[in-house]
Amino acid sequence: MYKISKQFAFSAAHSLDGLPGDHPCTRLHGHNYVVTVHLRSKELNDTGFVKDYNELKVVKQYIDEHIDHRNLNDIMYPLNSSAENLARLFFDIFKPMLPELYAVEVSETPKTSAIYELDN
Ligand SMILES: Nc1nc2c(c(=O)[nH]1)N=C([C@H](O)[C@H](O)COP(=O)(O)OP(=O)(O)OP(=O)(O)O)CN2
Ligand SMILES: [Zn+2]
Repeated sequence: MYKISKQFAFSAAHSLDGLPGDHPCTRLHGHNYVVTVHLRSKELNDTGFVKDYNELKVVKQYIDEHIDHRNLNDIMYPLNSSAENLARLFFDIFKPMLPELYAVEVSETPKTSAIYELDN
């Protein structure tokens, strides 16, 4: 199996529901998010690629148009704007455009990340 990945960055605001009232993440705050899309294929194309990184610009276009510099709570309601839910949301959005997609990772900070990936 061959695997590739590419990272995309955006900035957004959010607050989290369902946490204790004194939890800092209940307050509106922002992150410089990094999204990593992971693709795989058993075979390479004639160029020796799983997929041309350039073709992943659909991810950048979507993020720039719909996600960057927005409040994620507005976009994700009624889901909580956790990194886990965001990774699943991105997976469901990008999978039809990128059939080789098998995982999406979302980092809110350099120290944290959440991954949604296929079972197999
Ligand atoms: N499993 C999850 N836990 C948390 C999420 C999440 O999406 N999934 N999100 C948050 C907050 O949005 C935010 O990311 C705060 O994270 P945390 O690492 O606790 O914040 P700090 O950078 O302030 O932590 P340091 O310990 O100072 O590094 C919370 N949890
Ligand atoms: Zn946060």
